[in-house]
Amino acid sequence: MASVKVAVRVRPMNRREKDLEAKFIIEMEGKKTTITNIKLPDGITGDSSRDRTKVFTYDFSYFSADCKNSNYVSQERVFRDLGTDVLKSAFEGYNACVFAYGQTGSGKSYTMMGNTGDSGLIPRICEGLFSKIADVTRKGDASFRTEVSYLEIYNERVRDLLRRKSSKTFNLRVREHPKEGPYVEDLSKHLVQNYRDVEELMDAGNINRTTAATGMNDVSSRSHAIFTINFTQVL
Ligand SMILES: Nc1ncnc2c1ncn2[C@@H]1O[C@H](COP(=O)(O)OP(=O)(O)OP(=O)(O)O)[C@@H](O)[C@H]1O
Repeated sequence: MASVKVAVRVRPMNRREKDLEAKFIIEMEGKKTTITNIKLPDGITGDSSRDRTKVFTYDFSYFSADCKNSNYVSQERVFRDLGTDVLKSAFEGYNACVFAYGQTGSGKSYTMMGNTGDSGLIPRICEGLFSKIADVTRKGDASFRTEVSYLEIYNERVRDLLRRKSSKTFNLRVREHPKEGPYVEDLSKHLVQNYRDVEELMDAGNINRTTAATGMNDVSSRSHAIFTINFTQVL
Protein backbone atom coordinates (compact mmCIF):
# COMPACT_ATOMS: atom_id res chain seq x y z
CA MET A 1 0.00 0.00 0.00
CA ALA A 2 1.30 3.50 -0.85
CA SER A 3 2.20 5.39 2.31
CA VAL A 4 0.55 8.61 1.09
CA LYS A 5 -2.63 8.94 -0.94
CA VAL A 6 -3.84 12.22 -2.36
CA ALA A 7 -7.36 12.96 -3.55
CA VAL A 8 -8.79 16.17 -4.94
CA ARG A 9 -12.54 16.83 -4.80
CA VAL A 10 -14.50 19.54 -6.62
CA ARG A 11 -17.63 20.72 -4.80
CA PRO A 12 -20.78 21.95 -6.55
CA MET A 13 -21.08 25.69 -7.12
CA ASN A 14 -22.72 27.66 -4.36
CA ARG A 15 -25.51 30.24 -4.76
CA ARG A 16 -23.09 33.13 -5.11
CA GLU A 17 -21.05 31.43 -7.82
CA LYS A 18 -24.20 30.50 -9.74
CA ASP A 19 -25.49 34.07 -9.49
CA LEU A 20 -22.18 35.29 -10.89
CA GLU A 21 -22.59 32.76 -13.73
CA ALA A 22 -19.21 31.27 -12.86
CA LYS A 23 -17.92 28.54 -15.15
CA PHE A 24 -16.10 25.36 -14.14
CA ILE A 25 -12.47 25.41 -15.24
CA ILE A 26 -11.79 21.93 -13.85
CA GLU A 27 -12.44 18.69 -15.67
CA MET A 28 -11.71 15.23 -14.39
CA GLU A 29 -11.22 11.89 -16.00
CA GLY A 30 -9.94 8.84 -14.19
CA LYS A 31 -7.12 10.03 -11.94
CA LYS A 32 -6.54 13.16 -14.04
CA THR A 33 -7.59 16.68 -13.09
CA THR A 34 -7.36 19.29 -15.85
CA ILE A 35 -7.42 23.03 -15.21
CA THR A 36 -8.04 25.30 -18.17
CA ASN A 37 -7.29 28.99 -17.86
CA ILE A 38 -10.28 30.97 -18.99
CA LYS A 39 -10.04 33.31 -21.95
CA LEU A 40 -9.55 36.79 -20.56
CA PRO A 41 -12.28 39.28 -21.46
CA ASP A 42 -11.48 41.66 -24.34
CA GLY A 43 -9.31 44.55 -23.25
CA ILE A 44 -7.73 42.66 -20.36
CA THR A 45 -4.26 41.41 -21.06
CA GLY A 46 -2.76 38.47 -19.24
CA ASP A 47 0.42 36.49 -19.26
CA SER A 48 0.29 34.90 -22.72
CA SER A 49 3.24 32.65 -21.91
CA ARG A 50 1.12 30.68 -19.44
CA ASP A 51 -0.17 27.34 -20.66
CA ARG A 52 -3.90 27.39 -21.17
CA THR A 53 -4.27 23.87 -19.82
CA LYS A 54 -2.54 22.04 -17.01
CA VAL A 55 -3.04 18.39 -16.19
CA PHE A 56 -2.38 16.87 -12.76
CA THR A 57 -2.59 13.24 -11.73
CA TYR A 58 -3.73 12.31 -8.23
CA ASP A 59 -4.58 8.98 -6.64
CA PHE A 60 -8.22 10.07 -6.90
CA SER A 61 -9.98 12.92 -8.71
CA TYR A 62 -13.56 13.33 -7.47
CA PHE A 63 -16.06 15.58 -9.23
CA SER A 64 -19.01 16.30 -6.92
CA ALA A 65 -20.66 18.99 -9.01
CA ASP A 66 -22.63 16.59 -11.21
CA CYS A 67 -23.87 13.23 -9.99
CA LYS A 68 -23.94 11.93 -13.59
CA ASN A 69 -20.24 12.64 -14.10
CA SER A 70 -18.11 9.47 -14.24
CA ASN A 71 -15.83 10.93 -11.53
CA TYR A 72 -18.72 11.58 -9.14
CA VAL A 73 -18.41 9.45 -5.99
CA SER A 74 -20.47 8.95 -2.84
CA GLN A 75 -19.23 9.58 0.70
CA GLU A 76 -19.17 5.80 1.12
CA ARG A 77 -16.83 5.47 -1.86
CA VAL A 78 -14.52 8.20 -0.48
CA PHE A 79 -14.34 6.17 2.72
CA ARG A 80 -13.58 2.96 0.82
CA ASP A 81 -10.84 4.68 -1.20
CA LEU A 82 -9.20 6.62 1.63
CA GLY A 83 -10.53 5.50 5.01
CA THR A 84 -10.23 1.72 4.91
CA ASP A 85 -6.45 1.78 4.52
CA VAL A 86 -6.18 4.18 7.45
CA LEU A 87 -8.07 1.70 9.62
CA LYS A 88 -6.05 -1.25 8.36
CA SER A 89 -2.76 0.53 9.05
CA ALA A 90 -3.90 1.62 12.52
CA PHE A 91 -4.70 -1.98 13.45
CA GLU A 92 -1.31 -3.03 12.11
CA GLY A 93 0.21 -0.63 14.64
CA TYR A 94 1.10 2.30 12.39
CA ASN A 95 0.32 5.95 13.02
CA ALA A 96 -2.19 7.00 10.37
CA CYS A 97 -3.35 10.49 9.48
CA VAL A 98 -6.06 12.01 7.28
CA PHE A 99 -6.18 15.71 6.61
CA ALA A 100 -8.14 18.05 4.39
CA TYR A 101 -6.56 21.11 2.83
CA GLY A 102 -8.29 23.90 0.96
CA GLN A 103 -9.53 27.44 1.20
CA THR A 104 -12.57 28.51 3.21
CA GLY A 105 -15.76 27.01 1.81
CA SER A 106 -13.99 24.53 -0.47
CA GLY A 107 -15.56 21.46 1.14
CA LYS A 108 -13.17 20.19 3.84
CA SER A 109 -15.85 19.69 6.51
CA TYR A 110 -18.24 18.09 4.03
CA THR A 111 -15.66 15.45 3.11
CA MET A 112 -14.31 14.94 6.62
CA MET A 113 -17.54 15.12 8.64
CA GLY A 114 -20.38 14.90 6.08
CA ASN A 115 -24.04 15.67 6.74
CA THR A 116 -26.68 14.13 8.97
CA GLY A 117 -27.66 10.88 7.29
CA ASP A 118 -24.63 10.83 5.00
CA SER A 119 -21.55 10.92 7.13
CA GLY A 120 -18.06 11.74 5.98
CA LEU A 121 -14.66 10.16 6.51
CA ILE A 122 -14.19 10.76 10.25
CA PRO A 123 -17.47 9.25 11.49
CA ARG A 124 -17.01 6.30 9.12
CA ILE A 125 -13.41 5.71 10.26
CA CYS A 126 -14.53 5.89 13.91
CA GLU A 127 -17.42 3.52 13.25
CA GLY A 128 -14.97 1.06 11.65
CA LEU A 129 -12.56 1.49 14.54
CA PHE A 130 -15.12 0.85 17.29
CA SER A 131 -16.72 -2.03 15.44
CA LYS A 132 -13.36 -3.75 14.96
CA ILE A 133 -12.48 -3.12 18.63
CA ALA A 134 -15.84 -4.65 19.64
CA ASP A 135 -15.17 -7.70 17.42
CA VAL A 136 -11.73 -8.36 18.84
CA THR A 137 -12.93 -7.74 22.42
CA ARG A 138 -15.93 -10.09 21.96
CA LYS A 139 -13.66 -12.90 20.78
CA GLY A 140 -11.62 -12.34 23.95
CA ASP A 141 -8.44 -11.77 21.93
CA ALA A 142 -7.65 -8.41 23.52
CA SER A 143 -9.15 -5.29 25.00
CA PHE A 144 -8.38 -1.71 24.09
CA ARG A 145 -8.06 1.67 25.68
CA THR A 146 -9.13 4.47 23.32
CA GLU A 147 -8.29 8.11 24.02
CA VAL A 148 -8.68 11.33 22.09
CA SER A 149 -6.95 14.71 22.08
CA TYR A 150 -7.83 17.86 20.20
CA LEU A 151 -5.51 20.79 19.60
CA GLU A 152 -5.42 23.97 17.59
CA ILE A 153 -2.38 25.63 16.04
CA TYR A 154 -3.06 29.32 15.72
CA ASN A 155 -0.38 31.96 15.16
CA GLU A 156 2.21 29.20 15.61
CA ARG A 157 0.94 28.49 19.12
CA VAL A 158 -0.43 25.15 20.20
CA ARG A 159 -3.54 25.17 22.31
CA ASP A 160 -5.44 22.33 24.00
CA LEU A 161 -9.08 22.52 22.88
CA LEU A 162 -10.30 20.02 25.46
CA ARG A 163 -8.92 21.47 28.68
CA ARG A 164 -10.53 24.12 30.83
CA LYS A 165 -8.47 27.30 30.82
CA SER A 166 -5.29 26.79 32.83
CA SER A 167 -1.57 27.25 32.41
CA LYS A 168 -1.62 23.95 30.49
CA THR A 169 -4.19 25.09 27.92
CA PHE A 170 -2.21 27.63 25.89
CA ASN A 171 1.23 27.69 24.38
CA LEU A 172 1.97 24.00 24.70
CA ARG A 173 5.39 22.77 23.66
CA VAL A 174 6.02 20.38 20.78
CA ARG A 175 8.74 17.94 21.78
CA GLU A 176 10.46 14.99 20.20
CA HIS A 177 10.34 11.56 21.81
CA PRO A 178 13.45 9.51 20.95
CA LYS A 179 11.37 6.50 19.88
CA GLU A 180 7.85 7.75 19.22
CA GLY A 181 8.65 11.01 17.43
CA PRO A 182 7.00 14.42 17.89
CA TYR A 183 4.36 14.95 20.57
CA VAL A 184 2.70 17.83 22.38
CA GLU A 185 3.69 18.08 26.01
CA ASP A 186 0.81 18.20 28.54
CA LEU A 187 -1.89 17.73 25.90
CA SER A 188 -4.95 16.29 27.66
CA LYS A 189 -6.26 12.82 26.74
CA HIS A 190 -9.89 11.75 27.12
CA LEU A 191 -11.21 8.21 27.28
CA VAL A 192 -13.91 7.30 24.73
CA GLN A 193 -16.06 4.19 24.30
CA ASN A 194 -17.95 4.93 21.08
CA TYR A 195 -18.44 7.49 18.32
CA ARG A 196 -20.98 9.42 20.39
CA ASP A 197 -18.22 10.16 22.94
CA VAL A 198 -15.89 11.25 20.13
CA GLU A 199 -18.55 13.55 18.67
CA GLU A 200 -19.22 15.18 22.05
CA LEU A 201 -15.54 15.96 22.52
CA MET A 202 -15.22 17.30 18.95
CA ASP A 203 -18.22 19.58 19.54
CA ALA A 204 -16.77 20.78 22.85
CA GLY A 205 -13.39 21.43 21.22
CA ASN A 206 -14.93 23.26 18.25
CA ILE A 207 -16.55 25.75 20.63
CA ASN A 208 -13.06 26.58 21.92
CA ARG A 209 -11.53 27.14 18.48
CA THR A 210 -10.33 30.66 17.84
CA THR A 211 -12.74 31.09 14.91
CA ALA A 212 -15.75 30.18 17.05
CA ALA A 213 -14.60 32.02 20.15
CA THR A 214 -13.84 35.31 18.37
CA GLY A 215 -16.46 35.08 15.61
CA MET A 216 -13.77 36.19 13.16
CA ASN A 217 -13.94 34.36 9.86
CA ASP A 218 -10.66 35.72 8.60
CA VAL A 219 -8.73 33.72 11.17
CA SER A 220 -9.92 30.37 9.82
CA SER A 221 -7.11 30.18 7.29
CA ARG A 222 -4.59 30.57 10.10
CA SER A 223 -6.24 28.13 12.47
CA HIS A 224 -5.46 24.44 12.09
CA ALA A 225 -7.13 21.82 14.23
CA ILE A 226 -5.72 18.35 14.86
CA PHE A 227 -7.87 15.62 16.37
CA THR A 228 -6.04 12.49 17.48
CA ILE A 229 -7.46 9.08 18.36
CA ASN A 230 -5.06 6.83 20.16
CA PHE A 231 -5.91 3.21 20.89
CA THR A 232 -3.70 0.81 22.71
CA GLN A 233 -4.14 -2.85 23.39
CA VAL A 234 -4.54 -3.61 27.08
CA LEU A 235 -3.33 -7.06 28.05
N1 LIG B 1 -18.58 17.26 -2.25
C1 LIG B 1 -19.60 18.07 -1.97
N2 LIG B 1 -20.85 17.77 -2.41
C2 LIG B 1 -21.90 18.57 -2.10
N3 LIG B 1 -21.80 19.70 -1.38
C3 LIG B 1 -20.59 20.04 -0.92
C4 LIG B 1 -19.43 19.25 -1.20
N4 LIG B 1 -18.37 19.82 -0.61
C5 LIG B 1 -18.84 20.92 0.00
N5 LIG B 1 -20.16 21.07 -0.18
C6 LIG B 1 -20.98 22.16 0.33
O1 LIG B 1 -20.22 23.36 0.17
C7 LIG B 1 -20.34 24.20 1.31
C8 LIG B 1 -18.96 24.53 1.90
O2 LIG B 1 -18.35 23.32 2.33
P1 LIG B 1 -17.60 23.16 3.74
O3 LIG B 1 -18.35 23.84 4.83
O4 LIG B 1 -17.35 21.70 3.90
O5 LIG B 1 -16.25 23.95 3.44
P2 LIG B 1 -14.94 24.10 4.38
O6 LIG B 1 -13.78 23.93 3.46
O7 LIG B 1 -15.01 23.16 5.53
O8 LIG B 1 -15.06 25.59 4.85
P3 LIG B 1 -14.36 26.36 6.10
O9 LIG B 1 -12.87 26.30 5.87
O10 LIG B 1 -14.88 27.76 5.97
O11 LIG B 1 -14.79 25.66 7.35
C9 LIG B 1 -21.24 23.47 2.30
O12 LIG B 1 -22.56 23.96 2.14
C10 LIG B 1 -21.18 22.02 1.84
O13 LIG B 1 -22.37 21.30 2.14
